Amino acid sequence: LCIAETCPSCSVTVLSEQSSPNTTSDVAAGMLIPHTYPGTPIHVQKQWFKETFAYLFAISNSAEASEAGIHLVSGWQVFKNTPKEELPFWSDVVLGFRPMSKAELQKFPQHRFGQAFTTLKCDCPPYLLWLEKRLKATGVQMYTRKVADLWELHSEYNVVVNCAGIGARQLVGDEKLFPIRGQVLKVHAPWVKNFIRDGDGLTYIYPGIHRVTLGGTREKESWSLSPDAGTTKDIFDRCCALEPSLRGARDIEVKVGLRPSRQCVRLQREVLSQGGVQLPVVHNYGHGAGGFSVHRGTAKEAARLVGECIAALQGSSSRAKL
Ligand SMILES: Cc1cc2nc3c(=O)[nH]c(=O)nc-3n(C[C@H](O)[C@H](O)[C@H](O)COP(=O)(O)OP(=O)(O)OC[C@H]3O[C@@H](n4cnc5c(N)ncnc54)[C@H](O)[C@@H]3O)c2cc1C
Ligand SMILES: O=C(O)CCC(=O)C(=O)O
Repeated sequence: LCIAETCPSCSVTVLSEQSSPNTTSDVAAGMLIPHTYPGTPIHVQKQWFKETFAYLFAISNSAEASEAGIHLVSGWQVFKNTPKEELPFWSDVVLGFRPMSKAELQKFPQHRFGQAFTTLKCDCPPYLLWLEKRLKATGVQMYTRKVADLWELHSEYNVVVNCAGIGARQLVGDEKLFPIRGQVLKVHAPWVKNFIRDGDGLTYIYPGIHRVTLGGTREKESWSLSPDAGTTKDIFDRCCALEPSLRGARDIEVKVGLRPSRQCVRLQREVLSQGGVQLPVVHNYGHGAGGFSVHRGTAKEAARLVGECIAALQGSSSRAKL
């Protein structure tokens, strides 16, 4: 969508093996709480987060908000012990970030420190369906197709953008990309209005417009997409310890996704070359546990790189004509 918007003369086609509701993005809670990528400078990650926050904030403040599934949500991140870093790098991007008061902390007798703030949440699938609708309105073609090798695309397209998530491990043989399995529950508990996140990042309660997401797990190198019943009970008990009213939650749905994890997002241009033929590629995958938090910022950079590929192609065709 970002490419179609920034380069209206491009004709864009989306090829995907799976689409909503069968992608990792459909499993996510969709909260804007960044995860740190150790291999990317903090100021770059902060810029990605800021751009994403500003983009979604504008949607949340428009008539589109409910259809797009974007809303502001306030709540608390609580810690059993005071963290080393009391001010995360994103504290001045979210709204109203402040330490919790003693009175607020009384809600969490097991925790000694906490941060209160307001952030944004994307509800999925609605947000993905809204993006799809906008893609179609811009004239983008969408096809269901598994790509086995990027080279199969060279005769049909001038530039290929690789946003394959965990699928990039096989598609481009990236061994630095690995899954971190996450199991979550989506429940009906409309009385839960505030988010609660344990600072260890394992247990969280994220209310959406229709369902509340309860999490979670982080299982490195596990490729299993099957829900585990013992894990479901464990997640539910952990969440009830933070928010006892969840014992009354109904319609528990269990979801599993594989976070496409890497030291850093792979956001770069590459020119593939075979038998004198070149294929410009822009990679944009490896967003790990924070894909929603930085999606617009990384998409903008990917679109800029596509612009560079087009300029290079135009340069080489005019040189060829000379
Ligand atoms: C349990 C859980 C909770 C999460 N919660 C949050 C959260 O609250 N906030 C947050 O910021 N992030 C969260 N995340 C992380 C987030 O979900 C991911 O970072 C994000 O979804 C990755 O998006 P993606 O588009 O790269 O991958 P995907 O959503 O997996 O999309 C990849 C697409 O590429 C297609 N594809 C792959 N290989 C091929 C191929 N060879 N040929 C054709 N198509 C292919 C797939 O079919 C799919 O359509 C969570 C993740 C999990 C698992
Ligand atoms: O970490 C969080 O709190 C948001 C959820 C998430 O990003 C995850 O489970 O990967």
